[in-house]
Amino acid sequence: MAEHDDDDALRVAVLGASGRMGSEAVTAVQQAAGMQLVAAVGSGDSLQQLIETGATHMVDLTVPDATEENVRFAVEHGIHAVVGTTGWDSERLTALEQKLAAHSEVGVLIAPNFALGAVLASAFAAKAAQYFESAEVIELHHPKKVDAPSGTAVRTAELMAASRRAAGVGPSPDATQKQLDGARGATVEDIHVHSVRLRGLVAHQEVLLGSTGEQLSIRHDSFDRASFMPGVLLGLRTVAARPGLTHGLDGYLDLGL
Ligand SMILES: NC(=O)C1=CN([C@@H]2O[C@H](COP(=O)(O)OP(=O)(O)OC[C@H]3O[C@@H](n4cnc5c(N)ncnc54)[C@H](O)[C@@H]3O)[C@@H](O)[C@H]2O)C=CC1
Ligand SMILES: O=C(O)C1=N[C@H](C(=O)O)C[C@H](O)C1
Repeated sequence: MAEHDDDDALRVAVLGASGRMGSEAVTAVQQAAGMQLVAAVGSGDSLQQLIETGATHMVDLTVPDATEENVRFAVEHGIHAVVGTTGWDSERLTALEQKLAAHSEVGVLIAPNFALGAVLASAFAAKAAQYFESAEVIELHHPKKVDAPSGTAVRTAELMAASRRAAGVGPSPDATQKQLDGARGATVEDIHVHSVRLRGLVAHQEVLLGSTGEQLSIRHDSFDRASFMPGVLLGLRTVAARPGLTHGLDGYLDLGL
């Protein structure tokens, strides 16, 4: 699997290696300086491969049903984990933190989005949300996506809600009394989140903020999965130096917001 041996290189296993993101990550790791791809793990493959190949790091780009078990395995075997898979709700995050407490040398990054622009857009939206009466999120993705809303939209809405709560801002005004089920989208802590699935799209999000007489839109577009790879590599290069759980790639960036 490894094209060359380098004693100091990170030994990386990619889980979900045949998927849309996993296959990009395989190539990115193979081309990255200071990294060796030691395992490309697909559905049905044994996680023992990680042990047998001496993986020091893993990237999880699988499915929400598999990711928790994959990360638990990594942590128990001292393997640092960079996780892009969705489905990490607060219950799963709490259980992971408890698991990590017994493996204090291991780092795990749960990153709802690896694209720098998306991370910035979420941070800007969180900052801005406290200054507007109304706040809603629209996420737009390719039609093969299995979860809705996107992990990024959930995280963005959570950050916006926290910022509004801290500033004492109430729920967005809304006089709706009668609606078709779903017409106002899902709600994440009082923030309405709308999901579009459209052939031709990759991953897009628009945060709408409104007050009387004005609107601020904060939009990010990933037109290609290549946009996620610098974040995956940054995660791999940083995770061992950040033991414990980091939620969001912004935890590895100095955004100063
Ligand atoms: N954090 C980020 O920046 C991004 C995250 N994602 C998320 O990454 C995940 C994967 O997305 P895609 O690549 O589009 O999906 P995909 O469906 O193309 O790929 C998932 C792959 O995982 C495999 N798989 C399922 N269970 C497995 C297991 N137990 N072990 C190993 N492989 C397993 C599947 O066979 C499939 O090949 C999704 O949760 C998606 O939301 C996607 C894009 C960016
Ligand atoms: O499934 C995808 O494609 C994506 N998933 C992540 C999410 O749910 O937020 C990240 C990005 O939006 C692409």
